Amino acid sequence: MDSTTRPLRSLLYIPASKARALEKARQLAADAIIFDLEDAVAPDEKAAARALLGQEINAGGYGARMRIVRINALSTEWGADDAAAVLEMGVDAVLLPKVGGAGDLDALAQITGVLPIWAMMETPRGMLAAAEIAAHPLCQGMVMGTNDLAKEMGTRFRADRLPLIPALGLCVLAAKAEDIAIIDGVYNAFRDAEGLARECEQGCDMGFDGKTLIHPAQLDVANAVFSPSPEGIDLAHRQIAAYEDALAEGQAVAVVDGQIVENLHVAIARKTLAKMNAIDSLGTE
Ligand SMILES: CC(C)(COP(=O)(O)OP(=O)(O)OC[C@H]1O[C@@H](n2cnc3c(N)ncnc32)[C@H](O)[C@@H]1OP(=O)(O)O)[C@@H](O)C(=O)NCCC(=O)NCCSC(=O)C[C@H](O)C(=O)O
Ligand SMILES: [Mg+2]
Repeated sequence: MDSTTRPLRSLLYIPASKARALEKARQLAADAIIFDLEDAVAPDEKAAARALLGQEINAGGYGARMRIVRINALSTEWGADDAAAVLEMGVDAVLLPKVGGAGDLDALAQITGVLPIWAMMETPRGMLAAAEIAAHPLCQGMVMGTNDLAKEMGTRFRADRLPLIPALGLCVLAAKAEDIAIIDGVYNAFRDAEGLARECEQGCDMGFDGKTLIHPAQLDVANAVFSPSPEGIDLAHRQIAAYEDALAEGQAVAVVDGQIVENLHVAIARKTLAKMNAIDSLGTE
């Protein structure tokens, strides 16, 4: 999964039990939807939510948005039935919560076959197994579960997420080593746009492809922060042009804005432009 071909700036969780939200999502500017059967659905509602979700996905209308279903863990009474149902829904991927190792993905694949799997990274054991989880042949992406992780680690809340930084960085490394998607956790205070923007900037700086969200009001912020900026696009064009001029003169190094530009910088610049094209083409599908 590559952000130059499929933007993953905003992944909106939708409780599968909420008919109004499932309907509304067909019009929202989310790059992906995570239809949630796990924590957002009360135990007594699980079976009804699973049935409703099947009907809604079957009805279609979600356009180019990637469709991912988060099931309950296979250790719960609902997990196996969720997995079997997802296989019939024709979605893009299944998201497995509380993954502790590659064996959990093997167990899911016994039910879901070759359907791509995304892994919730939200337990200490999962952190220590991040490399083997990312390397699983069916693993297409990882999603940070920062609420569960903070709970399991016994961290105190800090706006700068200092206690979680090693785990966030570890998962970014594991995902990048396998060239799979890596998505940051949710920002709980869904009416605090400034706080969300700060956390999106931090995630973007760290290498995350996008952020998971819990409310439509968070979409614009995440989409803006995880899109290339106009300045970044302008710089990319100028770096490519300067480097091509340098090559024509037999040089392998150009200078733009007082900084060197080598082939790796040009590769980054081309990636920035490709990502922008992919975002632009979302609107035309
Ligand atoms: C947080 C909410 C409970 C707030 O709901 P509500 O009070 O109804 O919000 P609003 O009245 O402001 O809603 C306005 C309209 O937007 C629609 N809506 C709300 N949320 C969503 C959504 N997620 N997707 C689509 N549409 C949504 C409402 O229906 C209103 O529509 P309209 O009637 O037309 O005005 C609620 O936002 C919510 O339930 N959010 C999702 C919570 C969730 O999914 N939680 C689980 C995922 S996070 C997680 O599990 C963490 C992770 O595992 C970890 O460990 O960190
Ligand atoms: Mg969780």
